[in-house]
Amino acid sequence: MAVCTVYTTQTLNTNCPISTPSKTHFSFHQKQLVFYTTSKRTSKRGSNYSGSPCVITCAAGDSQTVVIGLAADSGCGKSTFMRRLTSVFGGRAEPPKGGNPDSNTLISDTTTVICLDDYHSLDRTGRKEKGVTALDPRANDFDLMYEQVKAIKKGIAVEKPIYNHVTGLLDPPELIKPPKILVIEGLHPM
Ligand SMILES: Nc1ncnc2c1ncn2[C@@H]1O[C@H](COP(=O)(O)OP(=O)(O)OP(=O)(O)O)[C@@H](O)[C@H]1O
Ligand SMILES: O=C(CO)[C@H](O)[C@H](O)COP(=O)(O)O
Repeated sequence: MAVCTVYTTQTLNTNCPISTPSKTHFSFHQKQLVFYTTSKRTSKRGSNYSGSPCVITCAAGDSQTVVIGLAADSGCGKSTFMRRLTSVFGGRAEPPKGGNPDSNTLISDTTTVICLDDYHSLDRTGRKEKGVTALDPRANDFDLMYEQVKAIKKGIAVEKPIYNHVTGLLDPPELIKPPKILVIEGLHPM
């Protein structure tokens, strides 16, 4: 799995002063996913800096899907952050058209965001009966999650299960086709 880590510009290049970007861009260049900014920068000494833009790259093989993992506890703002990020990547993120209205998946032009809650192996009642929380490995099918993310990365579509947050039940699966960028967000993406 290729995990795209966002470093500070200082971490990447100590000659590159920290800035508040006026615009953030995103493109595919050769085999890399590239984030870069085009703002004028102000150096620590206050003078304007207009050197090469700071570039953050994430490599993937030919036609492979770049996988970004976003880990955080429930209610931390993962979905909100991902909606913002997918809009930077291009296009509005929406649930799969004509699919389960309670799907947790968001699809935009380049990006598919899947919620790892969909890999709960126990529904709400099952967790209650067993006395485990959604964080517990016994409540999640990590093997299926691993196999499906690996398959998508290889360009193979998968039938991903759906955990329905409205009913607390495990719904029939939905088809996930390999996107350019796959974001896996949830409690245990790493
Ligand atoms: N940066 C923020 N500052 C303040 N509130 C925020 C911020 N980001 C998200 N929220 C609010 O926090 C709540 C939870 O956000 P969100 O649904 O994105 O979290 P989540 O991590 O995806 O949750 P869950 O794990 O339950 O799906 C929402 O009401 C949202 O509006
Ligand atoms: O969002 C969550 C974890 O990321 C939920 O806490 C988890 O999926 C349990 O679901 P529910 O609240 O429907 O019982």
